[in-house]
Amino acid sequence: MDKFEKIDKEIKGYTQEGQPGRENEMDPKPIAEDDDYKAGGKLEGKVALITGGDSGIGRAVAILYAKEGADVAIGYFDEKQDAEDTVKRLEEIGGKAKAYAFDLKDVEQCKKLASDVMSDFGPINILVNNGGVQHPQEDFLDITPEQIQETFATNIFGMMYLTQAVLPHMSKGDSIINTSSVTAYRGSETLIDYSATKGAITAFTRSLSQQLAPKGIRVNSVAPGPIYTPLIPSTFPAEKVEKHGQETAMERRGQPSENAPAYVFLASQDSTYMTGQAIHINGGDFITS
Ligand SMILES: NC(=O)C1=CN([C@@H]2O[C@H](COP(=O)(O)OP(=O)(O)OC[C@H]3O[C@@H](n4cnc5c(N)ncnc54)[C@H](O)[C@@H]3O)[C@@H](O)[C@H]2O)C=CC1
Ligand SMILES: CC(=O)C(C)=O
Repeated sequence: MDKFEKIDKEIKGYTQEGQPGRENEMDPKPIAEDDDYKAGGKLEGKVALITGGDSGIGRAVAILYAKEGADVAIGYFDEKQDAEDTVKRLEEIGGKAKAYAFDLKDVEQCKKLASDVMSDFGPINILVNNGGVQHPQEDFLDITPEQIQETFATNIFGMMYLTQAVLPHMSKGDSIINTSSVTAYRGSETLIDYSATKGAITAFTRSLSQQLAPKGIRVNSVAPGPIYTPLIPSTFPAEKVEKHGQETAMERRGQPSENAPAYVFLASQDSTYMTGQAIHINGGDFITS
């Protein structure tokens, strides 16, 4: 049994109150870092901004970016302990790191995040739009207008606000990476508004990539399947947390560390002929579009 199969069996049903969830309160903790990964200086001299970088997938990406030589700024909502833990780990790895609390729903806060990061770090070379929320509902008719507003404002409006603030300072060779979801491609009967935002992210990625290709700025996405992060116990009931990912071909959930190398690939010189695309990390779901 490998480490990913082992932790999958160890995770029992539990929940956390309130969203965003807290990684420091998860038991067991997700695998944010894979000691078997061999870094190769792929992001030396780059500055990265990662939203939702305090925990889950974003934290794993931040750690791998630091290992590949980047200076890393993380944006987060209000999970101070997770943000501090992540910055501490990034500083141990080396390079510059700082965390910024902000609200993706607020255009002025997105602009301020971009300008604060640029004054602390210089121009941003890699923007990872990863922060997001989900509010499962069994019945579509129970989704309130307030929920629809919140899910869209956080997951896609904020992504567009922040990209508008960062883009004017980006140059040829820079990269934007958006976190989508398998739910954009196969739907989700209990995450209808969320899946719609993820579909919007896919269309946003494709469309912006076309506009920016002549400038040499690439825009791609990663579409994870079921991954063990604070989002899961903070939004799903305990029995769903326990069984998360069992329906995949691999019959297990994924770990954040299994997503992060794709974000390195999309940010680095290894993917110079790729733009407007999605990388699917979902344990074997067959995605056709
Ligand atoms: N965990 C999973 O199974 C999957 C997750 N995803 C996506 O991955 C991305 C990262 O989520 P996870 O790592 O799973 O969970 P997470 O809970 O670790 O990350 C969510 C992040 O979003 C940030 N955030 C939430 N609301 C915000 C707001 N109003 N302003 C600023 N930041 C805000 C939080 O600070 C948090 O760091 C999300 O976009 C999620 O939709 C996609 C597919 C599957
Ligand atoms: C949260 C999410 O996108 C899944 C696949 O669970």
